Amino acid sequence: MTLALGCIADDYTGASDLANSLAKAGLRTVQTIGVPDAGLALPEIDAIVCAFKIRSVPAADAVAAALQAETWLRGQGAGHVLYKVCSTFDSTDDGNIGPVTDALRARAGEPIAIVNSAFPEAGRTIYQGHLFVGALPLNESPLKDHPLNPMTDANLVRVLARQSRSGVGLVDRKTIAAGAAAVAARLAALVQEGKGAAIADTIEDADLETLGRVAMTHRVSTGASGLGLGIARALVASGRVSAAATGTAGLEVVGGPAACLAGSCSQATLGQIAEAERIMPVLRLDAGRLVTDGIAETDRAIAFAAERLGAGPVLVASSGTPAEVAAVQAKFGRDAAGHAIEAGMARIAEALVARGVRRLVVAGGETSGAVVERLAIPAFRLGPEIAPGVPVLHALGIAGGPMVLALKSGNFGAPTFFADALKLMP
Ligand SMILES: Nc1ncnc2c1ncn2[C@@H]1O[C@H](COP(=O)(O)OP(=O)(O)O)[C@@H](O)[C@H]1O
Ligand SMILES: O=C(O)[C@@H](O)C(=O)COP(=O)(O)O
Repeated sequence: MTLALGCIADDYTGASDLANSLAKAGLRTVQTIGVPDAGLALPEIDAIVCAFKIRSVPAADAVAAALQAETWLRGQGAGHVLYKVCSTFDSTDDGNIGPVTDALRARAGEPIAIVNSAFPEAGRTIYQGHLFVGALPLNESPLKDHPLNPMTDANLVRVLARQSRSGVGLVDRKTIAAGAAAVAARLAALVQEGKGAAIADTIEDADLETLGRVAMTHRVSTGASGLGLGIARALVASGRVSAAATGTAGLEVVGGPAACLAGSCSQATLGQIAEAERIMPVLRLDAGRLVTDGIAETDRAIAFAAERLGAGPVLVASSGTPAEVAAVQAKFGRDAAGHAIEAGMARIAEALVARGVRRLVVAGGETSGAVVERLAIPAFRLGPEIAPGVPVLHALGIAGGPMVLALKSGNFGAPTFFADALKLMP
């Protein structure tokens, strides 16, 4: 196997979002959980996305995981390594986008890395270095209330500089509109100024195609699935990947009981849970009790689901409004609350799978990470797209017959997301 592109994703929903964009662009893509065991049989592919749960861990741990993956990906032939971060740049001033980008760039011996989290299809654009979520600057968007990484500054040059050892510059829209040569010249000028990272503006996919062409002349870059799309299109245009390839599988029937779990507290997910209440039984967990008495609260959820699974899908949600999240965090601490709730959701998932669930929808990046780790699924191949950034995933390398999952980024999907997903997971 010789890879055209190796990717390291900082969370699991982000990984499936990127894998979806690469597959749609024609790259035969597999998503693995971490670096796969040597024994895992992989089909002939153009791109691998190694998924990690390193968005909100200490920076040194994120760097170590990313460097281990980089070594493995280069060993598989990857000439370019993309570090996949969130399109809303979820991170804190302690990391991890800056430290990991610095480390990958140093390892690759590159003077500068493009950093671009735009994803126009999902409403994430960047202008003069400022990230917009739809019509709102990042700091006015619902991301200001994220439970783990509240984003309070829309200026990505500033945000990245606070968490990097490298100086950070800007490649503005005018330069990008002037084409790949102009971008390359701007990067060279930034290197002369002592910068090691460049936030790149992006308004539309054409900007990403230009950035993708330039990124391919470097060994490393950092971005969301929009930059992945730009790189994938550049690979196809250059003939390094056959455009005839089809990246995704069609609809496959798995059958059996289906369940949904939501740990995301994003505005989008809260709306999707409310909508799901119209079509399936929904249990709202007591988040505080998940922290203080996790076994009892998760047993309650397991019993609730077990009684109803025979009649149709069910949804179990820990999700709360910003005020509810703030109350739980004030009582137990942000990280302790997050970890305990994630562990509870993972325990519920494990119990439901033991009761025959082979179709599972999970909302929330950290939540999905906890669930997939507990289920010990080593890899996924891509199925149809449910919503921009959210594909159906077919588990690879597990016992017990076929299983499909959807791992939804908190912010993605229409209000009818849970029904939309289950329709494509028959
Ligand atoms: N009611 C709640 N109160 C506090 N934290 C919560 C609650 N429900 C879930 N969480 C935590 O909030 C975090 C949500 O993150 P994540 O799953 O990545 O969602 P998103 O995709 O929206 O970022 C997780 O750590 C989760 O355990
Ligand atoms: O790039 C994105 O927005 C997503 O792929 C992503 O990373 C989402 O993260 P969560 O919202 O934490 O699921």
